[in-house]
Amino acid sequence: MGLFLKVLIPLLGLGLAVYFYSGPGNFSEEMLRGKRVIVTGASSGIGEQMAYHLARMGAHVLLTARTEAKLQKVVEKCLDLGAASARYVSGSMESTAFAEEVVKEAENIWGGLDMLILNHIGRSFFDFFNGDVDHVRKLMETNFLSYVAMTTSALPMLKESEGNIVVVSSVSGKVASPFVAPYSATKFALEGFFSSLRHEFIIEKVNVSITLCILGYINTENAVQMVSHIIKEAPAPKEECALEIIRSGALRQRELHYPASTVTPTLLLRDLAPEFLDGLIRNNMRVENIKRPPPAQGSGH
Ligand SMILES: NC(=O)C1=CN([C@@H]2O[C@H](COP(=O)(O)OP(=O)(O)OC[C@H]3O[C@@H](n4cnc5c(N)ncnc54)[C@H](OP(=O)(O)O)[C@@H]3O)[C@@H](O)[C@H]2O)C=CC1
Ligand SMILES: CC(C)CCC[C@@H](C)[C@H]1CC[C@H]2[C@@H]3C(=O)C=C4C[C@@H](O)CC[C@]4(C)[C@H]3CC[C@]12C
Repeated sequence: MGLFLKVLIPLLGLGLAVYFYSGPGNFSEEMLRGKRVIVTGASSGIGEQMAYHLARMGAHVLLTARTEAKLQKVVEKCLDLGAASARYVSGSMESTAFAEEVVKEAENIWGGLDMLILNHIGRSFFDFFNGDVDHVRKLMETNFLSYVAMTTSALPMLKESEGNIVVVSSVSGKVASPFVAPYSATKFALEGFFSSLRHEFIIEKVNVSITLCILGYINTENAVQMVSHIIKEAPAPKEECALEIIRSGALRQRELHYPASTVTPTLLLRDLAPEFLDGLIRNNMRVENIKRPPPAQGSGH
């Protein structure tokens, strides 16, 4: 098992990485100059890093998240880095009305849109599922429905510009792991919806690309804080991850696997040897570090 993880998986990954990275045409940062881009979940983590890359490339950025103070700082830094323009709208993606409002704002300020980067996620937990159905519904609204709502509102503008939709998903949207049941469900939903939409775009000759980004463990503050005591694997860097997402969107790739060396082999094993993969996933975790609630006292049963 150890040898498999350390040698075979990276080797297989390397070969497949070459295949997946050689998308149509070459990427140049010039491709983003003057482009009008919405980035959701841009106040921290990967979204914040994407905003900085886009700014450096000379794009117009419209950033969104809930925390206004953080967005203000990110916008300031984007202007320093050379963004063609940088603004924010703050609010919660729990409501599809807010999701639509963000797209309206892009229409008002730019009169069009080139790239829609859907990246935000609502707060969840890394633990046994506790039966909280309302949490699952809320997370579905934040992580999935708002993506659908923004795509729907932005589609007329994206058709006009022959632009890009970039959906940030996860290995957890392709393969299940323990302790992320609600989160995983929202990410699986994204794949179903956006892959169906991609077919329809082809049938109707709509020239808008859809890129699904399948990310492994990334070193954002929130992720590291939540899982570093449980996941044995080292996280990949958020800066490089953010650049790869922008690149894959601009190149109109169908999927991004990042880091490819672990994500691509994981996805291959999913269909070839699912039980073996499940074992590897559980082996990659220090399950004993999940805090179980103490058994209920004096309930009388
Ligand atoms: N980090 C990782 O290991 C992995 C991450 N991913 C994916 O990458 C993407 C980014 O993750 P990461 O950078 O780690 O996440 P972060 O937790 O760092 O950032 C999440 C962003 O979403 C915003 N947000 C949170 N709740 C809401 C809400 N209700 N409405 C609107 N915005 C909200 C946050 O800002 P605010 O709180 O101000 O609203 C923040 O800007 C996600 O789609 C995630 O699923 C995939 C695989 C692994
Ligand atoms: C065999 C391995 C290569 C594959 C297993 C990879 C697993 C363990 C990786 C793949 C995707 C990862 C999660 C993710 O997508 C996003 C988040 C949100 C963040 O706020 C908290 C951390 C969390 C739950 C990550 C936890 C670790 C996950 C499950």
